[in-house]
Amino acid sequence: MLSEDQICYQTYQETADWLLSRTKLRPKVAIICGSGLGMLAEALANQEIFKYTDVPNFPQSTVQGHAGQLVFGELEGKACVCMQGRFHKFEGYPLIKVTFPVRVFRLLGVEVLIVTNAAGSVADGYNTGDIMIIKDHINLPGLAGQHPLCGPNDERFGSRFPCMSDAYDKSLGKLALQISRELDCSDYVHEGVYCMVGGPSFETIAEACLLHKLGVDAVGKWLEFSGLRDSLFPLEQNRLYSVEDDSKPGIVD
Ligand SMILES: O=P(O)(O)O[C@@H]1C[C@H](O)[C@@H](CO)O1
Ligand SMILES: Nc1nc2[nH]cnc2c(=O)[nH]1
Repeated sequence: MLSEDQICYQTYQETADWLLSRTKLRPKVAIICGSGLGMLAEALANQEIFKYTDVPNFPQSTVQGHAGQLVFGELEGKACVCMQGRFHKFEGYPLIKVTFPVRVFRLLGVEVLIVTNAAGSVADGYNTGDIMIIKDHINLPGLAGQHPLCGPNDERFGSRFPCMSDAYDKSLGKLALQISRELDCSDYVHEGVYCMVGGPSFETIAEACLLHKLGVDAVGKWLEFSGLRDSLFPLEQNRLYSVEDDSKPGIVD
């Protein structure tokens, strides 16, 4: 297994080339399936499955219930790739390995990344089993320097200082809400702010109260793409938003 400082552009490329040489599918959409959501991949037609143990340089799933495989296939005729099982810092992986698949997806040609995971709610009015569409996040370890982009920056994956003020695609969020209404399940679907933590312990009551006061709606483990926004969607310009009124962000730079 490669050590953290051996991972470079060629490592991601080697993994992407290995996959591209074994499937004719060229997915534009990737879905990362979190705990309890591995069955999302079962919706894919014409499946081609690659176990993480066979994919060069890929980390291995150690968490119960995470199958540990990449499932390529078609959803409504569109090529798609699903990760059945994601990686967590609490498993002992450095963040560069937790986020490894996102850069491989980029080199496969993926343009849309959907990340799903299990989380706990600290918001009023949420119930067990509800779905929250993330509109923004607080990367608590990231604010303290636990960040996958620490270290030398490779501009081929994005800028040194990526803008995160529009990290989540608003049109996809709207579409998901609209579909939940059409399916008559909008009572169980919310839009909110996610806070990522390292784990593995869940938060104390005091920590949950703190997160609630900070405007957090749900809390869970690290999301792979956080900070790697540019890796998937290179930005043409850097924008910074005023955070005084989050409903109407104003460009300040
Ligand atoms: O959905 P994810 O992968 O974040 O699930 C994590 C790992 C554990 O199965 C569960 C409890 O923390 O959440
Ligand atoms: N409360 C809570 N529930 C979770 N489910 C998955 N991760 C978490 C977490 O960090 N906190």
